[in-house]
Amino acid sequence: MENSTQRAPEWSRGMRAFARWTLAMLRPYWALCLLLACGLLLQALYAMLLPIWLHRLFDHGIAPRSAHVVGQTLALLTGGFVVAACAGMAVDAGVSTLGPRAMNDMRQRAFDRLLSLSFRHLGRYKSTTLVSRLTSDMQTIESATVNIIPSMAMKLVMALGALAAAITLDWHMALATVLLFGASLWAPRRLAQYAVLATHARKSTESRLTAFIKETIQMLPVIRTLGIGGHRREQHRAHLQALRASARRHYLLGELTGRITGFALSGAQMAVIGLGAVLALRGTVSSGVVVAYIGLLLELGSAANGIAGQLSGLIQALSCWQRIESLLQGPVDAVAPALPKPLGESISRVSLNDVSFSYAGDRLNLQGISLETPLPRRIALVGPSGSGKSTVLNLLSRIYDTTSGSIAFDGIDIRDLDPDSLKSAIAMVNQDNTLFDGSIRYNIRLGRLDAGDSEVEQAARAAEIHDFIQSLPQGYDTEVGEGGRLLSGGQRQRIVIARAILRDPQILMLDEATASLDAEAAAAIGRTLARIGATRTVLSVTHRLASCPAMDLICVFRDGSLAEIGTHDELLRHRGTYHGLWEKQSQIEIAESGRDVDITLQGLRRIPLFAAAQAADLERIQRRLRVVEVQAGSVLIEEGSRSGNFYIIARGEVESSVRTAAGTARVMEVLEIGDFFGEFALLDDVPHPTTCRTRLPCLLLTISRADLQDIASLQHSTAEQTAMERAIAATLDRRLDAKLAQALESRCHARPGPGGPA
Ligand SMILES: Nc1ncnc2c1ncn2[C@@H]1O[C@H](COP(=O)(O)OP(=O)(O)OP(=O)(O)O)[C@@H](O)[C@H]1O
Repeated sequence: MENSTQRAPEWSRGMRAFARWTLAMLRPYWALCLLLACGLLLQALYAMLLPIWLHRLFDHGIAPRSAHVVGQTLALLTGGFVVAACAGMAVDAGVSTLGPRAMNDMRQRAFDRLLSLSFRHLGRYKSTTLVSRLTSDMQTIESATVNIIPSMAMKLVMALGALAAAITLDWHMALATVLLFGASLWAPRRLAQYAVLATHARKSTESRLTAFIKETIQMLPVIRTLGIGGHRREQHRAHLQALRASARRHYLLGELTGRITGFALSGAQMAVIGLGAVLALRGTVSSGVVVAYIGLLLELGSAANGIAGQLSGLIQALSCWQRIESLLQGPVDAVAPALPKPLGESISRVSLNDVSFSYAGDRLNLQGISLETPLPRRIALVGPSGSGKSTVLNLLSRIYDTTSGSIAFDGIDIRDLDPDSLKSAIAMVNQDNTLFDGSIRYNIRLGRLDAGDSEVEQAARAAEIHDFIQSLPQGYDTEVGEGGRLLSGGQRQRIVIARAILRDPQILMLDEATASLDAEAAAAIGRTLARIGATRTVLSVTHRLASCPAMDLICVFRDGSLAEIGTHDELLRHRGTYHGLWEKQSQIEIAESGRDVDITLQGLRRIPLFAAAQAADLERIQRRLRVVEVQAGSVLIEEGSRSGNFYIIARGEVESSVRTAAGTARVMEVLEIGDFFGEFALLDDVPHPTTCRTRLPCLLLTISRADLQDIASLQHSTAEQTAMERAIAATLDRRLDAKLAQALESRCHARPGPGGPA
């Protein structure tokens, strides 16, 4: 209740703003609006004259039996009806021309704005919400502009006309009409407010259901792989229940409001007719006046009912408009400067001066990054997941602006640069190789819209995809399907690379460009990218350090800061984060084919579990390790399971998560190249504490529990098992929260080995 009363003034303020917006939207079409207003006025005039003519027909024509007056009045009635009908049709034609035109202006403005809105602002909305703002919300406003507003305006003018006629017929009855009709419309106003709130609630429930269905369609392969169809079905049922409840309330309150208003208006009509009858009996008014009044009351009743009935539609349009406005009024990132400076033909220097950045404004995702380097150079950005590498690329390409500090190319702040010249100097290839719906040619040409067909083909040749395209029956005109689903991941990525090559960028940004591909495609595309990058500045975000020794500069990020910077040799000498990562990864070698993987004995010894193993046993482990390739999203170990393999990551990422009390998964750690998991395979009767799921396509070295337990120095005598549990606990201590590791520690203490508990 409080809610609805608080909202009332908001509505009236909003309604005034909506009216101002509607007028502004109609301004370019003022001539058409003028014609519409004339049409409406003619209809209102007819509504006003009708009862007066009826009164004349009865009192001055039929009663005194004057054929002349009857004939004249009937002619007036017919003529008036024809004029009003023609005006009505003209209004309909005008509105159906004006509404869609004005709405298309609004749609275009909204779309233009969407293209430049800040990602930070857009990130607050779900994609389904954004789509519904620009489609179904627009549709609601269009239907209000085409149907509701003109019809309400007409009803209002006709009601005012009828009221004016009422006053000229008899002021007593006119006063009674105003009071009673006013009261009838005022009485159910609270109910109407609830009805409107129920409409809002229903819309929200509907948009949640739409988002859920869209997510289900997108995630269908994952849902089937995980076998969680039943779970999703239950969630869908819950959404439907919520929808049923909100729809019931919406219909009930809407119908009730209409019905109560209808009853009240009918009562008011009866009361005024009753008053007219009494006045006629007393001789105060003629029977002609009463007859005229009956027509007039029917007119007024239908107008008032119509206005009341359409009010909820208008308020719904208002709420849609407010939602669209709050989306479009958001900030714009990378605003073009007033006097943009062009970027030189060859950029010779880039500098980041104490750059900090926050996506959401609550915490800094990058802080105090300072760096200056001549170009062209090949620069690697490395560091753990979430350390800020991609964010640096986002800032350099001005997808976002820095929160503080500045970035400059050749000493010019990128905020002062011409955004177009900056964009054309940069091309980005990242993991996402989703294509636009259209032909292969169209997708490549998006790199430079004025490129000719031969340039498109040249770029495809450089991206090593030309032969494949030529082998297709439709060649470059082959449609790629929604998102490019008719092509493989590797083919899509090569098209994205061809698009980047077509730009001939001074700076090529590679953000884990091959991470989402299978091992073989990744290796082949990696070679193509190395060739393309050899002649220009390359900024490459990578988790695999194998390419780093060939780089001119390596920037190591940690927790949003630039932790180390230097060449491969310098960083190894420094023995810091990079050295640690290199130590972890350099023991694992992926063959050029991308499929075969080797790990050195030293690499195995690095794993705490095997630290104490004898050399011969390490060799046996090495021999028994198998290479497996796993797609993104595969569950390798389920929380609570008591079996499973031991894995070492050669490529890709694996997340380790635990189920929370609420049933959701909490990610404990992201495991990267050189990391390992599945240690619990070695322990008896200990359920695995986490679920391990691949985040990216992975290449893994794996050994089974049976194979591991078969190996002499890992065989579990009580003492050895205890030692192993300690080693595992030490690893877990690093990975999981203290609680879990403590539980394991207490197991070790409870089982005394020969040396007693440590
Ligand atoms: N669009 C976004 N909105 C909010 N936070 C974000 C967004 N993108 C990244 N972040 C956060 O910013 C931080 C840095 O992310 P960034 O993607 O730059 O890391 P990264 O080092 O490239 O990681 P990865 O190697 O996993 O790609 C992370 O904490 C991440 O959660």
